[in-house]
Amino acid sequence: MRSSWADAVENVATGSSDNAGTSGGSERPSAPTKPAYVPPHLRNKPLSSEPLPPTLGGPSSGNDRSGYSGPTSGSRWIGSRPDYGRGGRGPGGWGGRGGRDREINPFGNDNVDDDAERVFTEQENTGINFDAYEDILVEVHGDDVPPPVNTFAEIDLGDALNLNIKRCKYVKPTPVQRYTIPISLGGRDLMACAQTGSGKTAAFCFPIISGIMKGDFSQRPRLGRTAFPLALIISPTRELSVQIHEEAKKFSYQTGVRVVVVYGGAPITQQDWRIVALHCFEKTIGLSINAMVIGLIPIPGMVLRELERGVDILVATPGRLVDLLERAKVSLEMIRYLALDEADRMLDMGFEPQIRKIVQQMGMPPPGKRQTMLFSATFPREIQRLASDFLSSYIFLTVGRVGSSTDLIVQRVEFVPENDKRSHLMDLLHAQKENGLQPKQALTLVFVETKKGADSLEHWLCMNGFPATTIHGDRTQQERELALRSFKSGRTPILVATDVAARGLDIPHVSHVINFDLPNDIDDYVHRIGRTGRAGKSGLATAFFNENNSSLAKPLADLMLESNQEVPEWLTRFASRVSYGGGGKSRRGGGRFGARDVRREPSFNRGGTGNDYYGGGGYSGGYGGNYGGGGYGPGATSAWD
Ligand SMILES: Nc1ncnc2c1ncn2[C@@H]1O[C@H](COP(=O)(O)OP(=O)(O)OP(=O)(O)O)[C@@H](O)[C@H]1O
Repeated sequence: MRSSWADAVENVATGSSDNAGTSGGSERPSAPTKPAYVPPHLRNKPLSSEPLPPTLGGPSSGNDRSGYSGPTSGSRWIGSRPDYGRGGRGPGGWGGRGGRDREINPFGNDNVDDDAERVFTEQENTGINFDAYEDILVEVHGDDVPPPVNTFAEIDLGDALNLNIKRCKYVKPTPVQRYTIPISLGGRDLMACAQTGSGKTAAFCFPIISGIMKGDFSQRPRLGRTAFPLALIISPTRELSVQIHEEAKKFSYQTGVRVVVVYGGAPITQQDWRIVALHCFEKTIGLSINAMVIGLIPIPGMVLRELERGVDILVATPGRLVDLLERAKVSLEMIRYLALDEADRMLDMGFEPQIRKIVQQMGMPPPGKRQTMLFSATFPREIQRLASDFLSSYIFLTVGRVGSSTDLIVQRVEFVPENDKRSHLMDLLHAQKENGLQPKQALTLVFVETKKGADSLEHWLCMNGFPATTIHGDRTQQERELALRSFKSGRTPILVATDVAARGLDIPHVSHVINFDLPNDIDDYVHRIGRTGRAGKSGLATAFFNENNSSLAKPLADLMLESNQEVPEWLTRFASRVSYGGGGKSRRGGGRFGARDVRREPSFNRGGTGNDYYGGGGYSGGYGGNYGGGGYGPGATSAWD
């Protein structure tokens, strides 16, 4: 068992599809050399002797144009819109109240234009295997659906945004982007369901940024210290909000569109510290990740000041947003775009009241007056019903899994009694170590059920020679972000996490996701394993299953079958013994894994507007041929819907 797993990890990390690897890893390796013990409270802390980075300050750091030597230095302060940089107030109020901001180049490369050109001429991309997209199944429902595009050039997103897309090395749109961007640019509401790691963030950011760049929002009020954003992006966790903010900042670089993030976990005045990571120009001069230095720069009151200076796109977690709305720091009156990332999570029992309050009771323009986009990899039907309250004449889109027969995520389920989990984990990690993979190339994410369990497992791993860190709800935001950075950098190549890290996080080089404790809900499983195998790359997911997970047996076996995975016989037996959904918390209500548009179900009633939606305006089947109405045909995997 161990040897085949180890081979799989190696294959995953090397990108090899040859599974007939060696069996050399079957022997338990010699004991690891233990590093010096570091008490938990000191782990992940930056060394006090480590230098703080020199010039990566926040907005108040002043004008250092002279330090910028790239070819676009002349326009560094100047957005693509004529009013930007001329003392006039752009949509977000750049240069409005608080003096001029310095826009940091998020691409970390001064020769951005050269680089962008090179990307276009060399057809380089970030590693997505676009051939795998050719036969992907796409289903679209709704009236007058705008046709999909094949290239970014076919869409008029605006020059500045197009340049940033090149800088990101995105050569062509992913399937979800091909469909959703024209739909959103056409002003339509959207509920989109696409596999994990398929580029949904850009799919909702591009139309928002482009719309703000091109729109005339000169009527935006200026009221004391209240911010009037034009777009609101809500996500369930702080880490995900931070990640979306980072992405949106990249996409909106030099467009004049201002993006601000607010999230909970500490008083707003303490959200204002920044982790600044010095990558020591890793790529340029080939230094290993050990050269990374992490420093903290506290910048008191920065977020509130940023809000006061004006914001076009506000990225927020729900709790913090409600707080700011109640304190009149933010008004939603001018919202033109609303995006809910991980929309099913945002509308499940935990968040629904807050989301309803934000969307329906705090002055936001109603559906039809704003454009609403809901995105997730999973969309249980009862959540779709709730969501339809927020939408107007929407288009429903599902984009199937990349590659219907090649499996990007190899899923394994192993029967491991509760008491054996730690030793089994140790075996897996030793086998992985045996393969000699560089830590940064083989990050391992271990999901556990409880916060205490996470701390205790992290401690135990560290004691046994496996540098690990942890993310869960009891850690401070600062600790969580440091842990994430430390994991991403490979300094601690094992991250033990609760479900807080299950959704949305885009961490390169996660080659293995281990469900040490399986979740109760199959959707959560889908999101968890989706932390690997992202953007067309392959990955491995191992689950420890025992009697405590009986209720998951059936949905798990079904999911694996639909994803063309090998289902162990014992799991099939378990599945047949346990009635589907019995005792489990499946929100799918016994349905198939594919998210179907609930409006197609006879029971769906939206006050008379529902049935006319299907007058033949939509596409069905996309590239993979038609499959009408009955869910997914054989071989058409839908694990990611
Ligand atoms: N057109 C593109 N070409 C190349 N890479 C892309 C493209 N669009 C997105 N990516 C990259 O794909 C990766 C995954 O994107 P993203 O995080 O948006 O996925 P997601 O669909 O939101 O996943 P999840 O469901 O887990 O939240 C990112 O690293 C992103 O930079």
